[in-house]
Amino acid sequence: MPATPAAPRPLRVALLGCGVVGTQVARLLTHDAADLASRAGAPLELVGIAVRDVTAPRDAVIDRALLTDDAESLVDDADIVVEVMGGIEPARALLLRAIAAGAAVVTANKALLAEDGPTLYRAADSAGVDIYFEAAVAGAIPIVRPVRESLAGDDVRRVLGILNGTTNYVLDQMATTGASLEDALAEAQALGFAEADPTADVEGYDAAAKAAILASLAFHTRVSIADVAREGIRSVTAEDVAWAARTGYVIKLLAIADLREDGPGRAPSGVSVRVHPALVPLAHPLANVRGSFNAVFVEAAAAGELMFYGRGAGGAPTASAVLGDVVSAARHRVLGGKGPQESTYAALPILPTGAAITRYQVRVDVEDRHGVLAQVTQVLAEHGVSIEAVRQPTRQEDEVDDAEDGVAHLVLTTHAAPEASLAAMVDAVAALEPVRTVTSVLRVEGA
Ligand SMILES: NC(=O)c1ccc[n+]([C@@H]2O[C@H](COP(=O)([O-])OP(=O)(O)OC[C@H]3O[C@@H](n4cnc5c(N)ncnc54)[C@H](O)[C@@H]3O)[C@@H](O)[C@H]2O)c1
Ligand SMILES: N[C@@H](CCO)C(=O)O
Ligand code: NA
Repeated sequence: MPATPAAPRPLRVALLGCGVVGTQVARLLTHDAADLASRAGAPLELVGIAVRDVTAPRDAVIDRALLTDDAESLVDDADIVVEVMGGIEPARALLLRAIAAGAAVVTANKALLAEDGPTLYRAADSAGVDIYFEAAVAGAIPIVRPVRESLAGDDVRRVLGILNGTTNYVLDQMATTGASLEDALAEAQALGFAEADPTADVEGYDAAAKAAILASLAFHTRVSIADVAREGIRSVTAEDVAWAARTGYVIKLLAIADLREDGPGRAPSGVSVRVHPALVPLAHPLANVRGSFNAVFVEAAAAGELMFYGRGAGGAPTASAVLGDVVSAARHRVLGGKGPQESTYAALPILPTGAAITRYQVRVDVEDRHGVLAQVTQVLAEHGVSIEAVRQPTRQEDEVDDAEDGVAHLVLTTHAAPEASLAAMVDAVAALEPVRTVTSVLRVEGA
């Protein structure tokens, strides 16, 4: 009779951090233990949870006997280390320590990866262990794995996404309920979407970190957060939101990463990566991404357009992505094999902000007299910018906007041009004698 194979030894999982995400990771690891063991090929045993304060109140799902404030000892004796503490240090030092000790690591920490991912990738490579980070970009949405693995045989040309749940929630609330930015942000914080310091969300740092990670994977080029041109949503006003709706758009904080291709059949000359508020046409699928949801559009040479949609923030959705990575790393421990390594062979230059191709919608207050529009359009022509539409508000819209007598509003929407030409054009329009104020400049994307 053949011998019964020995039961695989349990894999020791250490959890670093027990906040919004960590609590849900602990819950899923323990709640679904039998199913996870079958999928991973070995039981996954949560052996400890590193926290700052072991006496602090915790959700009832947390087994307090697992809490420790000695993260280093925990890391030294684990097969898989899950980092959901956030921040640069001590997260980086603990992950490097785990890797050096031979553990596979799973992290949701986009800020760390976008600042210093290559240090971790190199360390994992030399130690021959897995580093996984699906939760770091767009929470529950599988996007890291599809870009890194499913599209490894294709050429990604462009990634366009809503990558921050907090700002999408805030902009959606401003557009649909008329809430102020501050009130909507407080709600997003209460719902667990926001970063520990919500400035990272509002000022676009969080989306920029995710954009850097995605661009690195998509274009086989190292892109760090410092390479990303970034603007947050702080300057978006209720009037901008209202005008977007009147002109057939909705304002979204977009992350855009694309290749500059200087002609058919020519090698790409660089990569442009940026995060900023943008007007998205109401008919575009990204316009319908509501609340804290995220979505990522990917354009690839052979695949064409792909869209990924789901919950980009929140404890349980993010924990789902973490658990998927834990199971992948566990399978490698049981069966052998290793996850993908960093791929940077293309090493494309990062293009300056001014080289990005975009469109502008500009709102200007001008003297209400004959010939002003001709002067404005002349300036656009001088900067090589062509106009797609000029709109002058109706009397009713002017009343809503409380227009002064003798002042006319103009809303100019341009065709695509390099950012540098568009910015120079706006400065020249602002300098015209009959122009009182440039009230708003927003980029138009996805049209
Ligand atoms: N909340 C989300 O929706 C979400 C989604 C995707 C990724 N993330 C990322 O996941 C990570 C965790 O996010 P979160 O929302 O759970 O944050 P959180 O602030 O709720 O939790 C982090 C926890 O780690 C603990 N911690 C911090 N430093 C520590 C240390 N030195 N030792 C022990 N514990 C420490 C904190 O006390 C806190 O309880 C971050 O990197 C974040 O960017 C969060
Ligand atoms: N603060 C982030 C969490 C998910 O990474 C967001 O709002 O999208
Ligand atoms: Na993800």
